[in-house]
Amino acid sequence: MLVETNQLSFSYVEGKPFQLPEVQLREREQLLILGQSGSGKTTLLHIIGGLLAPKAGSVHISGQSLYALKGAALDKFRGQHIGIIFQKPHILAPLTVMENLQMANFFGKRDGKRNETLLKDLDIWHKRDQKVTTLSEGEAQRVSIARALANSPQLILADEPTASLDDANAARVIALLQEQAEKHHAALIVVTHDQRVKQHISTQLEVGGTR
Ligand SMILES: Nc1ncnc2c1ncn2[C@@H]1O[C@H](COP(=O)(O)OP(=O)(O)OP(=O)(O)O)[C@@H](O)[C@H]1O
Repeated sequence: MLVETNQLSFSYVEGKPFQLPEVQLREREQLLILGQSGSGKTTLLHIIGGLLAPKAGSVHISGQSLYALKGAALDKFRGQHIGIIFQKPHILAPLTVMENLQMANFFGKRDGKRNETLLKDLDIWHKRDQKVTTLSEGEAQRVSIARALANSPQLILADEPTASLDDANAARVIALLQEQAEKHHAALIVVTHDQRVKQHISTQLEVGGTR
């Protein structure tokens, strides 16, 4: 099993604790996590991604208990095994497109030999020396995807990747994520409230049980 969670719960300091559903994912599988706004989708994705320690429960990635790792060891594990596409792009504005990928390579201690192919596949190779502030929203999002894939992760996590896109671009971005995951033998988890994504990823999990 690539991802295995067990009895996860979380509480923000001010809020009530909430339980999160079990996630089990094999190598190369794709999973869609659905749920209304505020149901805990981003929280669950951040816990699986090693960014937010749960209050109780565990996450195993390829048999490694994620939160048994601390500090630099957790950062390195995350950098090497997990690629995250955030809801709000976290690309670094003062850097160029290529430098954003090299930064990911640096933190994951990887050589970046895939960077050129990735930028070509995502049709932003010609923008590699431009600062990300000069890019369109769609281009910046493709940089986020390229950066998430730059260290050949086994697991790709995408948070609301289609939220601000029209139908044609939403379909394109989902297809791109699926293609890249398949090409690089990675598993993919997409979190969304966007019903349009349902038709593309057949294995689905509901957070919050409100629907
Ligand atoms: N930093 C925080 N401090 C306090 N409460 C928070 C914080 N972040 C999220 N919450 C609360 O925790 C709950 C789950 O939030 P989360 O962001 O995981 O939901 P979501 O399903 O991803 O929502 P959306 O689709 O709107 O992004 C919500 O009730 C939210 O208000």
